[in-house]
Amino acid sequence: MFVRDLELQNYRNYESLKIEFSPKINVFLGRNAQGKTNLLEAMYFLALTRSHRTSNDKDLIKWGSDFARISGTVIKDNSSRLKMNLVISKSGKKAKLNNLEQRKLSSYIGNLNVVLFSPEDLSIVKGNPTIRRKFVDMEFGQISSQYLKTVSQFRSVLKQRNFYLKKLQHHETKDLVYLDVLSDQLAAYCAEVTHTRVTFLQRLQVFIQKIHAKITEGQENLQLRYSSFFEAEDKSVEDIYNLYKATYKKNYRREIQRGVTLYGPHRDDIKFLVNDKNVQDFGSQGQQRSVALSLKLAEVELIKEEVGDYPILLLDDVLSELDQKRQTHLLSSIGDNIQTFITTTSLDDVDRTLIKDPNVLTIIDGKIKQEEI
Ligand SMILES: Nc1ncnc2c1ncn2[C@@H]1O[C@H](COP(=O)(O)OP(=O)(O)OP(=O)(O)O)[C@@H](O)[C@H]1O
Repeated sequence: MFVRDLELQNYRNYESLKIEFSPKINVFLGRNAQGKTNLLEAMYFLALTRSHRTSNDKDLIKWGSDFARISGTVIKDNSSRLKMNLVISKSGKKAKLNNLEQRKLSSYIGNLNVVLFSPEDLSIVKGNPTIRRKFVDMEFGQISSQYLKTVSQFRSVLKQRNFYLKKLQHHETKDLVYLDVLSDQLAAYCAEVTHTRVTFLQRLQVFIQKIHAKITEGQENLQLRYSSFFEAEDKSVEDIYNLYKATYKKNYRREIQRGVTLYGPHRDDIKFLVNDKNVQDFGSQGQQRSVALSLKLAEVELIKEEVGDYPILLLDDVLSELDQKRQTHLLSSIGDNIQTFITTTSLDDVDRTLIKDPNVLTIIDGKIKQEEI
């Protein structure tokens, strides 16, 4: 798949923009703070209805404007054409596919698949578990709308249960039967979410192991592990459901005392083991960087396997961050059939032998100039 064109209105520092892209490599070149990342962010947002930089959609609206609009044409299987359109306003966001409004974002997300590489990727490996859970939900969500729906239902029941636990904690109610109802519902969603995460991780594992061995020239064996308060990896949905039901039953007093749900996928984590050691605790910065790179490259392959087409790649300022070996690995992994967008302040950062015939767009203060180079 590739994005043929993009149109922006009042998006960040772009008042009005219409641009066509190459189905291969596109480079956004420009000095700092000109709007290169804003353009990548717009494509990320067009695909996933959220930004990789802010959780506040209103930040994306050009200062002084009431709304922002992003639209783009996505070409799939080299012929079918899909118009994607998003409007962000102070009251929320509206998504359209071929001019048809989508009531649920879960029916919109997944039509354009993206994988973003950015210097912040390291935090997926190094940072706290919330970042890893977010990563997993986002990435698995873009290849399974069912998973996206389940996660959203899970969050809604979790919120209700936490609210009710607080009421019990503050003696505003004594009704434990309703807590049972909520616990049962939550256990069902916990089981679905956990089982899907484990299944996708196992599929990701097949790719990541090979990619990581290649990046590290056979020196490192990388394993992904789903980490929960129980061993989830070989359990069925039903097993997990029963386990959660029993756990909620056993621990309800403690949960009331704390006023919060203490067990569930919202507390789980993913571990990256390099040669059997957790890279978060024992890995060098270089090893952690390689794991982050392997993870992203594995994600590209998982999307290809699941949806039958490569996602588009967004490389935000990463080439200057990667050493020569990792840069070479990344760029040589980009085949001719993967549309790629690269932001950079200088083409000197980029190994030109690995980038064939790039479409270079110079960005100056929210405006674009196409260059012949
Ligand atoms: N809501 C907004 N309205 C108008 N301008 C905005 C808004 N949000 C950000 N900007 C402007 O966008 C510019 C930053 O753009 P961007 O982050 O894309 O820079 P960049 O070209 O990627 O730079 P760098 O190379 O430093 O990463 C800044 O000038 C900032 O003031």
